This record gives sequence, structure tokens and C-alpha cells, in this order.
Amino acid sequence: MVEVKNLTKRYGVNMALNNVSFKVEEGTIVGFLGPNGAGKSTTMNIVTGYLSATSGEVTVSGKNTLDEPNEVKKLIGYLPEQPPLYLDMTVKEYLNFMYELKKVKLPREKHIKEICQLTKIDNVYDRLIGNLSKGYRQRVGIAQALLGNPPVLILDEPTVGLDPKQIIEIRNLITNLGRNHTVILSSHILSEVQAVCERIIVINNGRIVADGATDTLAHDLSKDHRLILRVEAPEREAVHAIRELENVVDVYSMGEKEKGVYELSVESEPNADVRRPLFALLARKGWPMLALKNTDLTLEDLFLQLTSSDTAYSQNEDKEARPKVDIAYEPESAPDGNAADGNAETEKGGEEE
Ligand SMILES: Nc1ncnc2c1ncn2[C@@H]1O[C@H](COP(=O)(O)OP(=O)(O)OP(=O)(O)O)[C@@H](O)[C@H]1O
Repeated sequence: MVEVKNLTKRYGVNMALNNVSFKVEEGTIVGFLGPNGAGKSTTMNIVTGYLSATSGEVTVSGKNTLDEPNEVKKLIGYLPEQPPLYLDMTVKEYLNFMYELKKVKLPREKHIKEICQLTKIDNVYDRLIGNLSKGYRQRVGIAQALLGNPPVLILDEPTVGLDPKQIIEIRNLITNLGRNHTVILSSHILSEVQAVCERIIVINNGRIVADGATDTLAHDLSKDHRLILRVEAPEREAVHAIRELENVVDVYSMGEKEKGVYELSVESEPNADVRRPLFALLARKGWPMLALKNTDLTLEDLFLQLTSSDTAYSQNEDKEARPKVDIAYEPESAPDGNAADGNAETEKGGEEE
């Protein structure tokens, strides 16, 4: 659906994107994750045709952004990091204005009404945008992206500055939209991408450093494929028997932890899951398994490793020293302090125009 090939972007001497390539299949929700300054907005602006690349190409449904820019724009609904809202317009005026600007062909009233219901802004339809809470403004921004019913939605940092309740609401909305659209969600917040996306592409310093299914990315990229087993068994006999299992690379004892109970490290081939054969062996031998855990990195560990250590560059030829980056975590409370109140007021209809 969306294919990005060898995208490079230079701002003067600063290389913001360095040979970025990825594909997003139809009907998926993909997270484009990276710390501040990684190159997310630059990529999104190029994909949506708002910025030109220094080299490389982007196709959407087989249409090239350079050859058919207007056709590609019709296929994409874009919520930029700073949504282009006119604060002195009402929601109604703004959506009608954008409808005309985008030259949407669908029946106006019905289409706008459906979008307002989907994004849950029908209750603020006649309000001034400038009087809405940040959460509602963001919904209006998403509504604007949905005009014309584009198959692809690109959302750049859609929950930045929202309070926790608004964040959950917008995430639910995105999950909902993912049922009928291909969604690329650009974010620096790992938990956001993890909550909403089935696949994660990690970008750092203008390069793609990881790409895979959310559920298995950490496991797949963990270099350490080890299980830690606690078993009540004769130590040497257990080590020997487990070593004989298929796909087991190495086993060693980490000592007696309780009387007659040993902790063993069981290392396996990278793509093998030895838990079932291990369980079957211990059951056959009558050795009670008291605990089993894997030593995979968590996604958070992996993100930190990929974006703040040299590991990020070990996948690239270029290993010159680079500054460390800040890893941003999801804020626990609203950054602007009173956003929650603003939202409550809006919902109760207490805002003034
Ligand atoms: N117009 C510009 N002129 C010069 N440098 C720029 C410009 N826009 C972005 N950059 C630089 O390009 C790099 C990538 O920026 P970009 O905004 O794409 O990152 P980002 O991942 O979206 O970060 P953030 O989440 O902070 O917006 C950064 O080093 C940034 O300073």
C-alpha cells in the first residue's frame, strides 16, 4: 500500500534521513517510533507529499508521489504534528472549508456527519475551535484527515499534550479507524505504539534500526535466547539430559537455590522454542519444574538499546560517535496541567464562545 524506497533527506549538511526503506501493507496499523529528532516528521512529510526528498521514492497504491502528487494526496489523510486548525472557525465551518479545499466528491452533509459521529465531535459541531480542549481539537484534526475517506491515514504524534483520559480516547479512536484504513502512527512514545500498532518500525538518527511485529520484535532481536529453569532434580543428570534435547545449544547450572532444587541456564537456537520438549522431558523424568522464565529483552529495553547505545549503529556501516538521545516516556499526567478540566468542561458544554 505504502512503499518507501531509499529515502534520503538533507537539510544543508544535516542528514535527516539516510536511506530509509519500508513497506506498509494494506489494512495494518504500523507504528513509526523514534526519539525526538529521529526523522519521523521528515519521513511523514515526504510520504504525504509536503516535502521533497533529496533522493529516493515513495509510492502509495502504486502511485508515485512525484509523478502523481495530487492522486497520492487523495489517498492519504494526514494529521500533522501541528494540526492545521483555524481557531476562529467553528468545527462546522472548518470541516466544510476543508471539504471544499480537498475537492471531496462524497455527499457533503452525510459525509461530514458520519465523520463527526466517528470522531465523536458532533456535540461540539457549532463551537469555535479556539474554545475547544486539546483533546477535542485533536479529534477535529483527525476528522479533517478523514474527509474524502482516504484509504491511508498518517497520524504524527496524535496524543502529544493530551491528558491520560484523552490519550486513551484517541488511542481507541485510532484502533477503530484501523479497521477500515491503513494507519501509520508516528510517535516517540513506546507504550502508545505498543498499545495500538501490530507492527513497529524504529527510526533513530535518520535510519531504520528495527522493523517487526510488536509481539515478537523484542524476542527476535534479543541476542540472548536463554531460559532460566528451576528444577528439583539431580544436578548433573538434569544438565546432561537437557543438553541432549534438539535445538538446545548449551546448559549450565547456576547452583542449588533450595534443598535439591537447581537453577539451570538453557540456551537455545535463535528461532527455536524449547519450552515444550523441556517440559515433556522433565515430566518423563519425574523432575518437578518449579519455575521457567525467559531472558528476552523487553520492548522497552530494546528501544533504549536501539536508540541510546552504539547497538543502534552496529547494524549500519557508519559507526561514528553520535550524541545520545533522550528517550521520552509517556507523561503520567497532562503536560499542560489543566487539560483534563478543559475536556470535562467541553463535554458538559460549559465552554464559552
Ligand atoms: N526545516 C529543517 N531545517 C533543518 N533541519 C531540520 C528541519 N526539519 C527537521 N530538521 C532536522 O532533521 C532531523 C529530523 O527531524 P524530524 O523533525 O523529522 O524528527 P522527528 O523524529 O519528527 O522529531 P520530533 O518528534 O522532535 O519532531 C532533526 O535533526 C531536525 O533538527
